[in-house]
Amino acid sequence: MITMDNIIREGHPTLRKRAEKLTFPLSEENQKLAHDLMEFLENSQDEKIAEKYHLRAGVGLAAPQVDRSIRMTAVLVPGAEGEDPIFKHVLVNPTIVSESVQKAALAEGEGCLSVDRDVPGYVPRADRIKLRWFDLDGNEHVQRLKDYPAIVVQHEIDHLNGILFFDHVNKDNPFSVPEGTLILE
Ligand SMILES: O=CN(O)C[C@@H](CC1CCCC1)C(=O)N1NCCC[C@H]1C(=O)Nc1ccccn1
Ligand code: NI
Repeated sequence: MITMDNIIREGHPTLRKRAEKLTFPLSEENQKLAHDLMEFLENSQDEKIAEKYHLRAGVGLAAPQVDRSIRMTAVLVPGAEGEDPIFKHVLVNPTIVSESVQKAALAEGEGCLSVDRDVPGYVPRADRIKLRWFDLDGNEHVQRLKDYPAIVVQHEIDHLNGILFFDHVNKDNPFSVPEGTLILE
C-alpha cells in the first residue's frame, strides 16, 4: 500500500518533469499502480485507516507524486456522508478538451501532499472544464466538470506537467485574482 513515505516532496526533480503518455494495454505494473493510487485516497479518507497509517486525507494523487513519471492520476471527490463519491476515477492520459474563460479559486487556497508548507493565496483555475481521459481498459471517456471537482482535476493534471499549485499564486498579491473569478467556499 502507498503511505506518506512513498510520496515525494517539493524539491524532488520528478515533480517538475512532464510525465510520459501511456499506451494500452497497460503493463501489470501500471495496473497495480492505478489500484494503489486509488487505494491510497480511499484509505486516506477513512479516519481509522488514516490514523493508523498516518495518512494525510487527499482527494487526488498523481503518479509523479510517488515518483512514477507517467500520465496517470487517481481522483476521489467524496459525496456527502454515506453518499456516493461525486467523482471517482483513475484517469489515464487525461486532457482538458476545453475550459471556461471564467475562473474559480478555492476560498481556502490549495495545498498539496507533496508540499510540506502552507502557501497562502488564491489559485485561479478554469471554473468549468471538458475532460477527456482513458480508463484502465483503454476506453475513452469525456465529461464536463465544474467548481470543486474541476479544480481537483486541474490540480492533478498540473502534476503530470510538472506544475505545482503555488505556481499559479500571484507573487505580488497572493489574494488577487483575475476579474470575475469565482471564489469557491
Ligand atoms: O495532487 C494531489 N494532492 O496534492 C492532494 C491534494 C489535492 C487537492 C488540493 C486542492 C485541490 C486538489 C489534497 O487532497 N489535499 N491537499 C493538501 C492537504 C489537504 C488535501 C485535501 O484537500 N484533502 C481533502 C479535501 C476534501 C476532502 C478530503 N480530503
Ligand atoms: Ni498535489
